[in-house]
Amino acid sequence: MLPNLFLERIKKMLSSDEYDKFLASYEIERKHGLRFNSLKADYDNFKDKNIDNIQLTEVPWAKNGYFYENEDRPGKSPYHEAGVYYIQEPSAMAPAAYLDAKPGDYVLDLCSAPGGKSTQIASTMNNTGLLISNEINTKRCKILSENIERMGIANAIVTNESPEKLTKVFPVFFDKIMVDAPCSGEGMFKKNLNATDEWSLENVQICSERQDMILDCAAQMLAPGGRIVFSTCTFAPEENEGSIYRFLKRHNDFRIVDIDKYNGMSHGNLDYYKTLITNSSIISEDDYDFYKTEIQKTIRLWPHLLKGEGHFVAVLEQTNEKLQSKPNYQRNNKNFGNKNNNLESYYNFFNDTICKLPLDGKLELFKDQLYLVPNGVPSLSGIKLLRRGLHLGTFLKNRFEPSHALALFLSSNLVKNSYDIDYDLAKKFIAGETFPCDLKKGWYLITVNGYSLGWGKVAGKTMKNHYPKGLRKNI
Ligand SMILES: C[S@@+](CC[C@H](N)C(=O)[O-])C[C@H]1O[C@@H](n2cnc3c(N)ncnc32)[C@H](O)[C@@H]1O
Repeated sequence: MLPNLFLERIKKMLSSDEYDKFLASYEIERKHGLRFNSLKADYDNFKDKNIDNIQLTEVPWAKNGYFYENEDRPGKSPYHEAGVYYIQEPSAMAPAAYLDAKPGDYVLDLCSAPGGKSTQIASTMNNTGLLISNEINTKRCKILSENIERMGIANAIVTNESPEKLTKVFPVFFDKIMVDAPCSGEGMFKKNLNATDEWSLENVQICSERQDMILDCAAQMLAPGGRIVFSTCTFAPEENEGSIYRFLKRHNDFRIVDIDKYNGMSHGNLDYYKTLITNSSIISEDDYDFYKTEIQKTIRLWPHLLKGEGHFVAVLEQTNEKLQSKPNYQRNNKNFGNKNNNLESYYNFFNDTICKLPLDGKLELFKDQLYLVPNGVPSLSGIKLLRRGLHLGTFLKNRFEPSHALALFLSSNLVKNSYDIDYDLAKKFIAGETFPCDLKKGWYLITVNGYSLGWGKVAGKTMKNHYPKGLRKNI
């Protein structure tokens, strides 16, 4: 049951005809989507390997985004475990598309678990530049880190911090910042009816205040001329047009970018906020006149107007020219972590197994774990880190054990030995099975129809399974 107060508020925002269509959208099955991970695959490359015959149609607003049908189960496929695609609600694909991250950019995803936006951002950076994917909630941060690994992302550092703490480390630093803010989640009601139990007007208010704080932190970390994309999956104007209105009032060195809208998208509306805020004095007539047209540059994705569950997106651009000439503005190239020590067993593994690693970065050892850390990272001492770039592997007693993350980053053209298995054998591999094979001993990159899936090691006449025990499952 949708909360009455929620429905009353929507009624005040929409015409009666639109309100009826909005209500009717709850009677229709929710829309499902997946996004190909362009670090590994795209539709053209996938279509001949579509063993489960998933029905795919393009999502207009997101490159590599596709709708799939309700009866399809792309999450239960070896391709999912190989990071060929990420399952993502279609309207949630819009914000990162508008962030428009480019190779070489420095990007922060401030509220990033479970990783839909981060993995989308990374896919356009081509493993160059730097992506900091941050999540405040430790449990969710672990899921984020696993998704970064699954998608074969090498240029991401995963942090588990509050936005305030990050501002101390990254002042005036990022070209682009994604703020996919914690919100009252009204767009999730269809997916998860329990979310309606947590909904209240007080929570809308709490979320909007938290968004003010998070946006202020983002502003402090943005480099001159940089871009912030703010998004929510709620309809509450206090958390959408309201958050942007209040932000612009506090930061007159920002403007809203007038972005192209796709068919079915509508513009944000300051009237929604003006109508629903309890204290009408919050917006003066002068402010209303000034900001009304500006706020129309934001975007609303309504579930009754397009194939998606609902989102809000605003693209903000920093316009402070004085900041541009700030003399001490720089990105520090200093290393963090311990100095490298004996890497011999890593180099032995590398020479035996890998042809090339087409990545920039520095080898850094943290206890017995070896990472390739992207360049340009300032000192991160005191910051909680779950992933420090590409995890290469672990030093054991007399040998180096390559990581699952390295396997998922690599492809068969980058390694000396790979072993391609079919879809059914891949399911068994993911469940932890070994299989017979008559090959020379050593590490093999296991691929499923060409997509890297994990490590196998030949010993005797068996391909030993090095798929991580914690990820093994029956699919
Ligand atoms: C909408 S979700 C992010 C979804 C994610 N961007 C994606 O695409 O998969 C918002 C996230 O913000 C986190 N969060 C909650 N409170 C926060 C705070 N005070 N500062 C930053 N993030 C917070 C939540 O734990 C949640 O994971």
